Amino acid sequence: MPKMRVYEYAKSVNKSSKEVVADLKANNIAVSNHMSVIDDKQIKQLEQGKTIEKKDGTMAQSDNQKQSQKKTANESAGVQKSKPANHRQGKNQGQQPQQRNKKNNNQQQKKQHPAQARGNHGPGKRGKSNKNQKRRGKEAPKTPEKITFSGSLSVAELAEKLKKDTSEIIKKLMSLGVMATKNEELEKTSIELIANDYGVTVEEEEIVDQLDIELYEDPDDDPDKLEERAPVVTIMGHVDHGKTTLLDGIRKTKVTDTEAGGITQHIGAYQVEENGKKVTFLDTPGHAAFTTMRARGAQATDITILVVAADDGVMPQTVEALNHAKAAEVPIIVAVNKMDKENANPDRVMQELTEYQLVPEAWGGETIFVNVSAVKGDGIDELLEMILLVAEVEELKANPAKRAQGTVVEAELDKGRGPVATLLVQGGTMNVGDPVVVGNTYGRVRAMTNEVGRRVKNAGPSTPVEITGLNGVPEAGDQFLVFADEKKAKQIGEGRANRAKEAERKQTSRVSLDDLFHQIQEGEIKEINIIIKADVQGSVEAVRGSLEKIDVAGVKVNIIHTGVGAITESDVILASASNAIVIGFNVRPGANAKRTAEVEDVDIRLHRVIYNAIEEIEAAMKGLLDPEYEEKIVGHVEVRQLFKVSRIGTIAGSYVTDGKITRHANVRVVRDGVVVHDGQVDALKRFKDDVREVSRNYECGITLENFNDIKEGDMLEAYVMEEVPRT
Ligand SMILES: Nc1nc2c(ncn2[C@@H]2O[C@H](COP(=O)(O)OP(=O)(O)OP(=O)(O)O)[C@@H](O)[C@H]2O)c(=O)[nH]1
Repeated sequence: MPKMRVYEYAKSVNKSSKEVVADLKANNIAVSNHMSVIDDKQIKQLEQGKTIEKKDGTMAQSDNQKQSQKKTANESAGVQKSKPANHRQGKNQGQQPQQRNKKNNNQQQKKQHPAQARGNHGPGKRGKSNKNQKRRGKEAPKTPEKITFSGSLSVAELAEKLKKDTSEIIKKLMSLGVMATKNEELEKTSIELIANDYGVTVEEEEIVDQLDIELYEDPDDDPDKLEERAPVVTIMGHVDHGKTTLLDGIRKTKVTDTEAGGITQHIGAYQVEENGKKVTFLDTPGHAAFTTMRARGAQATDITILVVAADDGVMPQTVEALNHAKAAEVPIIVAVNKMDKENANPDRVMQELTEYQLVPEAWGGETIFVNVSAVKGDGIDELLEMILLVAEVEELKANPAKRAQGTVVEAELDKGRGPVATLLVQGGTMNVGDPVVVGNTYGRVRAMTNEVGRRVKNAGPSTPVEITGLNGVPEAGDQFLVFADEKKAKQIGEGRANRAKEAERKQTSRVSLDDLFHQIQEGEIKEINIIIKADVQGSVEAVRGSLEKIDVAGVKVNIIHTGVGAITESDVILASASNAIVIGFNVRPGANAKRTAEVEDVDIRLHRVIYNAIEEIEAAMKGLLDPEYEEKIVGHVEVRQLFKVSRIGTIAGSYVTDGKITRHANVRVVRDGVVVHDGQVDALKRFKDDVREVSRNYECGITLENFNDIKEGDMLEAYVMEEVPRT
């Protein structure tokens, strides 16, 4: 038998690559991942080993043993899992496999939806609630000590919370002069009256946080309920390298539902089928769109296809795109496009990408490269196969048997249909009629259609659907969650909308050099993400080299992207998503970048001297950045009469001509247009009383600190120093 790769062997024996890698390891055969090459001797060894294992072990195993074996297999498979995460090159380069594995496992957890990640701890929690249920079953309902509610409660809901009959509550309400049916909504005061009557305290929950809490506290993501789901893929690359053509090519050849009547319409995502397995494509070409979604908290993409034209090679936006994918810790598959062109040079593409740690398998690396021609359709099958291969190793799973949750891909206001949103279901199953909160909007799913405009009744994990029925237009990257009842969805949707308005008024806090020290001290950050743009590559390298050496209080500088040229909007969006600071060296931000930086509150620092750039970051990390102050004149005072008091000194009997003077103001003494003293107020009095301030057209007595030589006719200019945001 010739040599073959692990995944090829896995295919031939109808097993997953993961299982085979685990088996190989169990038989002491050194492999690192599904791409490793094994020879016939090793295969024989594996097959013999397995036979022995089957004979000796499996039949006699107890459930517990099986469980623990399964766990070990999973653990060792985890090592493999991190490998196509060789796609998570960048930071992990140069680490030992074990370290990398640990890191990737962490990343894996980070990547998961919080609810999914928590699924691992599920059994513990479930055990507890089962116990509670049993206990409840045995004992008579006991009046609780405390109940919580948000907004309002119906009479029946209140009765249930208090563990009383609804009729009892209705009677109680009647005795209080309130005539109510069981569905009547009760306001806070009535709820409190009734509850307090039973000695129960009432707490009103913050509605606004509930969506996030619900997402996080979802108890349904039991590992046993998780099922394989389709990978979600985003295509990125340089302008004109063929992203749109490739997406269209895949759509044309692979969209399954092409029956007559289904007009292929442009929705933001679609699904295709390859060898009976589905792949979901997000049609948001451009890394800015991808990162905008990520900036809004959405991690919708599982795999990135980096399109590079074989006749053009790696271009600036190719590098930007791969840095965006790396920052999001998403595996990358390189599609070398335009292979039909005469001057296509795939080797050059491979060579150039090696500089960015994307080393092709053919050269001993771990990045999958596929040659394609988007116009001819060549290589599309292989590309899809590779996507499925990476997906298999990533073990993408979700629980379809729960209320749906996911991300908005795009949304708009349609003249006829009202708000229309393309949603990517990431967990659970969405049904027509479901009450849903989408970002800051809510509603009931009125109609649901797939990528060819066909009506569907439900949509499971990784399925994109277009829905109508919302009360407003959400934004791409918004999260959505289905609720059990419409009332709750409405409450939460409204709460979120209010909170969003409130947040708009307040500024979001991002990393800025001004509060960096504070954030470091609070332990809020351990790494400072920085983007460097400079006029020439040499400066980029110089700034990068010096910054990477800074280590203050164990906080490291992490350069996430560099480039030559002006600071672009895409740089700012990446900074916003990664909470990074942008350093511009001899370059300025363009108008769009400037505007976006203001909206997104991204700190851009411009320098002309490398040393200053380094010093500023270092100073900020050490908390040595001097605050900037601006003088603000608050008023003018005329000295009209002097009173000499031996114990105190000279008191200036004065008159406030404009503005005001305050006890803590600084004062400039101006005599005949010349400043003769600049100092502080010592005491400020109205008659005998000390006062904090005196306004225009009032008289007052003033003494100055360390200055006695005051004269009648002097003009006092009162001013304060106000700290201003650094620019
Ligand atoms: N010969 C050849 N031309 C291609 C191929 N793929 C795309 N093109 C052409 O390259 C040009 C750009 O393709 P697009 O798909 O628009 O590229 P894009 O990356 O989506 O471009 P932007 O949306 O502007 O970023 C078009 O004229 C395509 O017809 C290919 O495989 N072979």
